[in-house]
Amino acid sequence: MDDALFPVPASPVEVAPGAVHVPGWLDPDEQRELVELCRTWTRGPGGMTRHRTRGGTMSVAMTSLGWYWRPYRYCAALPDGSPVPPLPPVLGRLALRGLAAAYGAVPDPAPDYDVALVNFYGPGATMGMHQDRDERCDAPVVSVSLGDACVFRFGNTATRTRPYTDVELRGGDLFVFGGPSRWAYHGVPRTFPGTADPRTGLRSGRFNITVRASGLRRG
Ligand SMILES: O=C(O)CCC(=O)C(=O)O
Ligand SMILES: [Fe+2]
Repeated sequence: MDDALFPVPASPVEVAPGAVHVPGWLDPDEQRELVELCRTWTRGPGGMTRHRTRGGTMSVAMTSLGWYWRPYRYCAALPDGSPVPPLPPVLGRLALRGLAAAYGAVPDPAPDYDVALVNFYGPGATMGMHQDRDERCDAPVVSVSLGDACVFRFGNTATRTRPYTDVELRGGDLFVFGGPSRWAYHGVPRTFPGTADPRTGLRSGRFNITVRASGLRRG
């Protein structure tokens, strides 16, 4: 069935306690706007970097917003020494909307989302199992996917191996992990090149935006 003619309302699926997948969260227009913003951000002062980590050079190219992430900490300055501009407000709003969609409500007080990592996956790019643990705050991580579909592997807080659940994330999907799942291992073992919806302006590749609360204070 053509889902452009019969839009399926997004309904949340709990993958693990506190980890919620909302398929089809953003419509193609919103996805296109975010794709354009991602392109602008990746051309910005922080650029796009394939960081060198303990596991080798990442196949994913990354831009950070709000704080500059490099393995394994957040920095208030870019590599050239200039201060990192604050998180674009559109991403703070997106994150709170994501919490409402995933959990049915925004906690009070709302988390102070101040950092986002924008990842680009070209053909063959993957991300190994890891925890998002450079934050000093247990606010949920809000993840939005654009472009090609992928396998998102969502595991447990104790090991980078089983038990885990493989979820297919497509462009426009939301995934939020907080509460008991906030420190769970997760990764992207593969993407499906050529599956992006051309209406979103991304013909190949996958962007993923994760919005986080660093729990850090600026200078
Ligand atoms: O690309 C994804 O869906 C996950 C990205 C991720 O885990 C991260 O940026 O820490
Ligand atoms: Fe992560």
